Amino acid sequence: MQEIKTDVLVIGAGSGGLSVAAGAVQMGADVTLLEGGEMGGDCLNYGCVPSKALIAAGKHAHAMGAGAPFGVTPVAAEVDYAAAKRHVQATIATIAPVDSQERFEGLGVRVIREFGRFVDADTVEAGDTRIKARRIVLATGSRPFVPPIKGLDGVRHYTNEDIFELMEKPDHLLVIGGGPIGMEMAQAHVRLGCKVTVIEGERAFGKDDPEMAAVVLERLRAEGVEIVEGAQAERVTETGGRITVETGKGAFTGSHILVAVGRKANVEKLNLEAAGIEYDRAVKVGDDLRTTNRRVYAVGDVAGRLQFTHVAGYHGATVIRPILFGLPAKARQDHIPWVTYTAPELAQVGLTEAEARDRHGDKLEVLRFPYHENDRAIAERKTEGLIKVMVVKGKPVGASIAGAQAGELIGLWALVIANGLKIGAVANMVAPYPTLGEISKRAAGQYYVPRLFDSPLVKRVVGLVQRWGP
Ligand SMILES: Cc1cc2nc3c(=O)[nH]c(=O)nc-3n(C[C@H](O)[C@H](O)[C@H](O)COP(=O)(O)OP(=O)(O)OC[C@H]3O[C@@H](n4cnc5c(N)ncnc54)[C@H](O)[C@@H]3O)c2cc1C
Ligand SMILES: NC(=O)c1ccc[n+]([C@@H]2O[C@H](COP(=O)([O-])OP(=O)(O)OC[C@H]3O[C@@H](n4cnc5c(N)ncnc54)[C@H](O)[C@@H]3O)[C@@H](O)[C@H]2O)c1
Repeated sequence: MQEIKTDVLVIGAGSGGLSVAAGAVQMGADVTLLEGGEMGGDCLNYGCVPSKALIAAGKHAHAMGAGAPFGVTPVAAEVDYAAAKRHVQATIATIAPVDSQERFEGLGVRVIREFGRFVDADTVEAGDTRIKARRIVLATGSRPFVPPIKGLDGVRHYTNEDIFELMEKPDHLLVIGGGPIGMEMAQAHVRLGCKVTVIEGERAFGKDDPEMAAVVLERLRAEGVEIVEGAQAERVTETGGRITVETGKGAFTGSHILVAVGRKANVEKLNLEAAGIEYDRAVKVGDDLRTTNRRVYAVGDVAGRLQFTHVAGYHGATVIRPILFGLPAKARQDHIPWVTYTAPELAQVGLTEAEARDRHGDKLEVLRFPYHENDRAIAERKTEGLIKVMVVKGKPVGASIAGAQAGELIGLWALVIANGLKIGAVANMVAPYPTLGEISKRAAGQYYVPRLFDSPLVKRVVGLVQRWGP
């Protein structure tokens, strides 16, 4: 067994681990990185990147049939599903060098392609190497949770780990779970010419504001996605190549099944007990992302907070401070945006309206502006949707957007909330015309409508100035 000592040992080369490794090595630490699977982790190989690439293929197919209002004769797209999947693989291959072993070795990181396992509080074994580290970062991510639904084990089912490798076009895709994975995949597949049924046990887009979710659900249904809510999948059977999912709301039959009902943290291989690291459904951490072993931090999906690539990256940047400089650092949650990349998109940062109402009661003001009053949206016929901004004492505490480019538009509100800016900062901004971005300024402007246009005091002052002013 080879023995090495290192300053920082990072376990897992996904979005979180790579951020820590790249930052730490470039600031002078000796860094060792373990990866038992693919460099780049979930996001690159089985998550964000392939899903967005497949969504892009679906968008092209959809556009071919949607030109009539613009005077462009619609045509039924002929979809080569396998070619769409080759586009997915090509996208991964194009981005992969950024996350590759070669790039990280080039930066000076020692990369070991093995799974890591604790032997004591500061020692980890990976293959035939034993690594003693001053600080350790767990960045082992998560994998699909496959629930114990009766019969599911015996039926070929897909998850995000293998759906992107499926080359034969599903005739009828049954999706269990109406969260972001299920809904993004549902729309991509219906646009690529598959029948799609989403079976959701509670409410689709359950983590988002229901009013905003309704905008997207209406469009998905209009495009042909069958969405059954309040239908917990209870039993799965297969006869003659047809798969049936039984629920309290009836049985649904299709050709393929995708399970997208949430995630399970990757902790099993780590032997966390040997290092005194407590976990339940994820590794237990405080806001400083430290585990119950003070030498060890956890970042990204395995830390059990919001599970997004940008969160894993933010966690990575957060732990660099204490690890390299001994400075305190805390990870916030209140300024983290998230986006579901359906069409239209669904985006959120900070509190939803219901959360803000719970927390701030009557102090809450909700500013709204609809897409159908935005000139660019009208020109592009993308008028469905709205923005809502939750404001308390002049400060935005949350923003929700359902509509075209919501994911791009939410960035402004992420900046505002992260920096505690007032609503006036957005109202004072001059937005270029005609852009969808004007909806943010118009929503901010709503804050001043009652204060300026409905105020007897303002009217009186204006009257006096007009009468007596020079
Ligand atoms: C279908 C899908 C679409 C998504 N789309 C988006 C999106 O659009 N935007 C977004 O922000 N997020 C998206 N996500 C979420 C995003 O992929 C994750 O939040 C992100 O990948 C988490 O990064 P991570 O570094 O925590 O873990 P991961 O990326 O999962 O990386 C963990 C790595 O650790 C390795 N590992 C595990 N155990 C060990 C061990 N013991 N030793 C060594 N290595 C180990 C694994 O092999 C893996 O490579 C999506 C997820 C899915 C499934
Ligand atoms: N665009 C993005 O940023 C993006 C995209 C995909 C995934 N992700 C990340 O991955 C995470 C996991 O996504 P997800 O969609 O798998 O999980 P999720 O937890 O968000 O949604 C799963 C859904 O499945 C339902 N469900 C659970 N058991 C069921 C059953 N037996 N029958 C029917 N429905 C059932 C739940 O009610 C829930 O609505 C997300 O929370 C997010 O953090 C992000």
